[in-house]
Amino acid sequence: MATKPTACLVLADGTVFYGRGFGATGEVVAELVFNTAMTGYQEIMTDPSYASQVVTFTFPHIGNTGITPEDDEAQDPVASGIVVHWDPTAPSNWRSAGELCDWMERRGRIGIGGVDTRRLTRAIRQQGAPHVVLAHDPDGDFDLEAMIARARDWKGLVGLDLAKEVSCAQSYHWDEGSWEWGEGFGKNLEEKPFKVVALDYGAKRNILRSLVTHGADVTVLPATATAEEVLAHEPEGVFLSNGPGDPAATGSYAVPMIRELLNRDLPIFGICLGHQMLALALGAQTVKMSHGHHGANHPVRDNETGKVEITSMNHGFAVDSQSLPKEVIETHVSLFDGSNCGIRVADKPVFSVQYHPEAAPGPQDSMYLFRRFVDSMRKRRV
Ligand SMILES: NC(=O)CC[C@H](N)C(=O)O
Repeated sequence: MATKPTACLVLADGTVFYGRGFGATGEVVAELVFNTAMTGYQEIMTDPSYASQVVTFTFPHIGNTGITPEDDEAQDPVASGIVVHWDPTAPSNWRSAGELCDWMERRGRIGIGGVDTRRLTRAIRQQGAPHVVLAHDPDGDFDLEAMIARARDWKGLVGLDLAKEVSCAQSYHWDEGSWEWGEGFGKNLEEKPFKVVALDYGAKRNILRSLVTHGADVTVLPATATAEEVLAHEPEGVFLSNGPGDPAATGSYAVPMIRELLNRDLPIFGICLGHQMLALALGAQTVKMSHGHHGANHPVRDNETGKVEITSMNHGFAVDSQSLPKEVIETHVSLFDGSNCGIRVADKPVFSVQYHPEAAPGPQDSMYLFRRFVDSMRKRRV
C-alpha cells in the first residue's frame, strides 16, 4: 500500500491486516465472521443479530447500490464494523438515497477497505471465528500490542446475553405491511387478522412485515416480557424472533417464559435465536459453531418433503440435533454440514427454523413457513 494505512484489523493470534478506513473513526472489539451474500449489505449491517460482530464480505463490490432507508432491518446498523476488499465506490442505483461511507460515519460504524478478504476468510474457516480489534484512525496511529491484548482479553460471544440489549424498551403495535396486498390476495378478506405477539430479541423488520403480509396483527413485546404479559394480549399465536448473542445466556428469562407458553395450546413459530431458545425450552442444547453460517445461498433440506430450499443464514450457534428430546422432530438440515436447521413438536403447532425465511434469497422457497404459522392459528380459531 503506497499511502499510510488508516485502518487496521488485529486478530487475537497477532495477525494484522492493514487497509483504508471509512465510516466512523475509533476502535471496536468483536467476533469476526464472513458473509458470502452478494447483495444485502445494508440488511446485514442493520440485522440486530450481528451485534458484537465485525462482518467480512467475501463479495468485493460493497457499497455500490448505496443506502436505502426502506432496507433497514433496524433503526441503526448493529454490526460493529465491516471488512471489504475494494473501497466502497459511489452508488449507482435508482433506489439509493445515500452513500455507505457517510451512513456509517453518521451511525458510528467502522469500515476497512483494501483487505485481502479471501485470505482473511480462509483464516476464519481454518481457525474458527476469531476475536478481533478493528480500528480506524485518519493519522494511522495504531498501538498494535494494546490491540492484540484487547482482542485476547475479550471474552467473546459464548455466555453473552445481547438479546436484552437490542430489544425494544416497550411494547408496540407493528403497522407496516399489508395483509390485503400479500398472501391476503384471493383469501377471505372477511377473516380477521390473527393476533400475534412477537417477542423482540432483536427482530428484523422484514420478519414483522412478513407476518403481517401473511395475515397477522402483530404486537411486539420486549425480550424480558413474562408469559403472563404475553398471554394478557390474548394472542392466537406467538412469534420468537432472531437476535444476537448466546441463546443459552437467555436462560434466566426467555427460555423459562417459552417453557411456560408451551403448556398452553398456542401456535409458536421461531426464527434463528427464537429457534434456538425454543429448542432449549424443549430440553435440547445449543453449541457454538466454529465459524457459523452467514450468507444467502445456504441449501437446506426439508426432511419431511425432501425439498431443498435456498436460504439466508446468520448464526454462530446451533441446536445440537443429538440432544433433541423424543417428541421433537428434526424437520430441516443444512446441506453444507448437516447441522440442525429446523424442528417441530409432534402433534403441536410449535415449530422453528434456524434460517431466515423473510430474507427470501430463494426467493419464495421458505414462505410456506409463514403460511404454516397462520394456518395453525386459523385451525385453532375454527
Ligand atoms: N440470526 C440469529 O438470530 C442469530 C442467533 C444467534 N445469536 C447465533 O449467532 O446463532
